[in-house]
Amino acid sequence: MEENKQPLLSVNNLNVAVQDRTLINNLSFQILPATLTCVTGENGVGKTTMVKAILKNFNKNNTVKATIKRSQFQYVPQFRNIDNDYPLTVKDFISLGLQHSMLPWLSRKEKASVNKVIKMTNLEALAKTPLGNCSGGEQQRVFLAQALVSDPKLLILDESTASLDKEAKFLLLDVVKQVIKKTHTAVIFITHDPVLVQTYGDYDLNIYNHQGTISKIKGVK
Ligand SMILES: Nc1ncnc2c1ncn2[C@@H]1O[C@H](COP(=O)(O)OP(=O)(O)OP(=O)(O)O)[C@@H](O)[C@H]1O
Repeated sequence: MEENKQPLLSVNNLNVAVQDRTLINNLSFQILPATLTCVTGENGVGKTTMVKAILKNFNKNNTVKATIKRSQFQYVPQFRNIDNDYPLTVKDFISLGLQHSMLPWLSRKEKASVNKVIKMTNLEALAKTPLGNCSGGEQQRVFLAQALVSDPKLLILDESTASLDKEAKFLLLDVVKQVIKKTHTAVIFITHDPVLVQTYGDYDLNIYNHQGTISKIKGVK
C-alpha cells in the first residue's frame, strides 16, 4: 500500500460468524482513499456478512477503526424490489439520499448536489423518468447516485453488477471510476466477476477457507 496516504478504514483481526458458525477468522486489511477494492470469494464465504460486521463494529472498538464518520459511509445493497409501477422519478429517488433535509422541499444547495450527482452518473436524460421504467443497468446507476448524493468518503457496492449484461457492467464501473477520480471516495466492490476485478480493481480482498488476503491487482501502480 502507498505509505503517503492515511487509510480511511483499518480492519484489525475481525472475526465474522453467523449463529455458531465461523465464516472468517482474524481478518485484517486497510482501505485507502480513492481506491477500488474488490471483495471476491465463492458464494457463501461471508462477503456480505463481513460488510455487515464492519458496519456493526464501526469505530466501536479497535477492530474497525475509521478516520471518517459513519454518515460518510454508504452501502448500496444487492437487491431492491422496484416494480414497474414505482412512481418516483429518478431525480426524486436520488434526492431521498440527502441526509440533512429538514424541510419538505429541497434547498438550493441540495438541488445543486442532486444535479451534480445526476451529471456525474450520466443520468441527465433519465432525470424525469419514473424509476420503474428504467432498465436494470439504469436502476443500478440510480442506486449509486442516491448513495453519492450525501458525498460519502467510503462506498460499498454489494454485487451491483450481478444482474447486468456486459455493456451495462462496464458502463457502471466506468462511472464508479470517474467518481473515485473526482471525489477521492474509496469503493469496496463485492463481485464474482474476474474481468471486472482485473479491469477496474486496485486491490483484491479474496476470502477463502475462512481467511482473507488482500493483494494489489497486477499493473496497478
Ligand atoms: N442471519 C443469518 N443467519 C444464519 N445464517 C446466515 C445469516 N446471514 C448469512 N448467513 C449465512 O452465512 C453464509 C455467508 O453469507 P453471505 O451472504 O455473507 O455470503 P456471500 O459470500 O456474500 O455470498 P454470495 O456471494 O452468494 O452473495 C451463508 O451460508 C448464509 O446462508
